[in-house]
Amino acid sequence: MHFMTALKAAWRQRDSLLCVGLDPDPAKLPAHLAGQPEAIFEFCREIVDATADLACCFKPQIAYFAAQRAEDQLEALIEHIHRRHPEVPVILDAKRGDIGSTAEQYAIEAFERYGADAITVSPYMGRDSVEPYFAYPDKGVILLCRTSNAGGSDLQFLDVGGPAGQERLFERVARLVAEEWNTGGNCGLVVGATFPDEIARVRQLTGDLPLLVPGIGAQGGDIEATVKAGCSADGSGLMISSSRAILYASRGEDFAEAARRVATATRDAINVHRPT
Ligand SMILES: O=C(O)c1cc(=O)[nH]c(=O)n1[C@@H]1O[C@H](COP(=O)(O)O)[C@@H](O)[C@H]1O
Repeated sequence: MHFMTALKAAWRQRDSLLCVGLDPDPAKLPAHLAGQPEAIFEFCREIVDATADLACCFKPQIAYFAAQRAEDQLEALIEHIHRRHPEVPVILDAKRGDIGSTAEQYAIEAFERYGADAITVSPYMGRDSVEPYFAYPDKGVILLCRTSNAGGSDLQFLDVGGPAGQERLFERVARLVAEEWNTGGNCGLVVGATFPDEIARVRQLTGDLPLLVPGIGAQGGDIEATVKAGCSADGSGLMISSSRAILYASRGEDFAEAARRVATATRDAINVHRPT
């Protein structure tokens, strides 16, 4: 199934714009799991099973697995999500960006090795660096636009000129992706919840393009401002991502129930502000 079809179905069926981020930090795992051979998989599996009915997508961050030589556990986790929760698409957060021949290998890694439904990609090496991902017509390609970190402004706020004589780099990215790169209808953009004004600007520039919005929870982004700035006309259009606030709600044996409580509260706090 096309990533966008699956995402739209998940938005609707689950009545949720919440993306559950899977960033398993070994220093923060519950004590009873620490040191076990498959601890990363077991931790993430319990989180996934406890939150799947609340989430429009899952977003595992590849560095947390690769740093621990746990790529096999990432493969098993994505396989588990597809088997047990086939209606919830998986975005592999890898933020890749390289010349076309290397990007081909990254695309094979994301879509064939891991079986992800979508990947996060940096747009800054240009169209030919993104094309290998577009060769997979059913897969989503989510491009960095206005990231959640303060240093994102160093480059993303630079004035690059443009049709009106003034345009910031993230605006150019938004326009380029919406108007030129999204011919297959499989693009999305990353815009941080920490910058609601820019979410509104990106929404204005891109119609109903799906936006992946990290930065609520641990990074302090405002849910109400995010939803009001970013929802598309039909009240969806957002994958509002939270990782640490959900994953580490409890470090005890009740971590999955605690994660479910926070995920439920977050989904509900988002829904309160969606246009009806
Ligand atoms: O692409 C992302 O998901 C992402 C983009 C961005 O601008 N900022 C950002 O924090 N992220 C990711 O979101 C996750 C952090 O989420 P929290 O733990 O909820 O703050 C990490 O996996 C980051 O890599």
